[in-house]
Amino acid sequence: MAGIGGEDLAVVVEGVVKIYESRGERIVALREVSLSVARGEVLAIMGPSGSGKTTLLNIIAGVDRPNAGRVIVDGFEVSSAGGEELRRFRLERVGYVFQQHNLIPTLTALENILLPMALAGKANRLRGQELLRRVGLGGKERRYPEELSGGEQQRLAVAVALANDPPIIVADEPTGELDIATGERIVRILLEEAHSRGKTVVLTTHDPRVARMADRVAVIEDGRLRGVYSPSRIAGATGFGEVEAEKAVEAVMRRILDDAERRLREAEDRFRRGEVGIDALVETYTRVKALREAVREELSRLGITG
Ligand SMILES: Nc1ncnc2c1ncn2[C@@H]1O[C@H](COP(=O)(O)OP(=O)(O)OP(=O)(O)O)[C@@H](O)[C@H]1O
Repeated sequence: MAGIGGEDLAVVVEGVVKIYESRGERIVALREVSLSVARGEVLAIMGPSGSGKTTLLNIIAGVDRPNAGRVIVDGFEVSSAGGEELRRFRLERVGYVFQQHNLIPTLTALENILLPMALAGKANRLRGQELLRRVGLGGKERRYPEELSGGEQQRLAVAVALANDPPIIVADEPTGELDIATGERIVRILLEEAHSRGKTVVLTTHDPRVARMADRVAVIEDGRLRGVYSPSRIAGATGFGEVEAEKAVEAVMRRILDDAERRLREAEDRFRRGEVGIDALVETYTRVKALREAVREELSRLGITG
C-alpha cells in the first residue's frame, strides 16, 4: 500500500472533522473520518439520514472544506486548495452526480453535457453524443430534461458528470427516489466506468441493495466512520473486528429502517390532512416495504440474525 496520495490511491481522507455553525448552534457533521479509495474502485458510503454522507462527499469533491484533517484526491490536496486551482479541479478531475441531478431545464440533453466541456474549453459534440449513448440515451439528445423520465434524467446527470472525463466520480444518492430496477441501471453504469475505464467512484446510499453492488461499503453513523467492509462478507472488515462490524452494520440498517418508517408515518399524516393523494401514499408504502425486505435480506445474507 502506498503512502498518502500514493499512485494506487485515488482518494485519501485523513482525520476529517466538519462542524457547521447554524443559528448559534454547532453541528458536528464529521468526527475524524479517515478512509481511502483505490483507483478503479467503487466505494459506497452507507448511513442513515443526517449521518454525514453528503458532507463527506462534498469535502472529497472540493465543494466544502473541512475544519480539520486532510483530503487528497487524484494526488491533489483538496483540503488546502482554493481559487482557480480548486475551480479547475472541480471542473476537470471530479464528476459530481448531485442528489437533485442539477440539470439545466432550458438546455437540451446534449447541451447539458456540452456546457461543462465548454467551461473547460473543450466542447466536443461527438464525445457528447457518445456519452449519451453510453448511458442509454442515444437518440434523445434534443430532449429537454422535463421530457425525460426520472431514471433518464439521472442517467443524463451521470453523462454530465462524465463530460470532462474526470478520474473521480462522486454520486450523492444517485438512485434516491428511483425504483430498484431503474436505480440498478444507474449503479451499473457507474460500475462500468470504474471497472472498465479505471475511474474511481464514491457514492452515497441508504439502500443496502445499492451498497451490495459496490466493491466496499463504508458505514457511517452520527458523523463517525464505523468501519469499511466488503459487501460479500463482514469478515475481513477494516476499522472494526468481525463482531463490531456486525453490530455497526446492523445498527445502521435499523436506523435506515426507522427513517423509512418515519417517512411512511409522515406520508400517512399528509394523506389524512388531504395534502397527498392515495397514489403517493401507496408509492411510499411500496418503497418502505421493499426497503424493509432488502434490509432483512442483507442482514441475513451477511449472517446477522435477530
Ligand atoms: N449547511 C449546513 N448547515 C448546518 N448544518 C448542516 C448543513 N449541512 C448539513 N448539516 C447537518 O450536518 C449533518 C450531516 O448532514 P449530511 O447532509 O451530510 O447527512 P446525510 O447523511 O447526507 O443525510 P441524508 O441522507 O438525509 O442526505 C446533519 O445533522 C445536518 O443537519
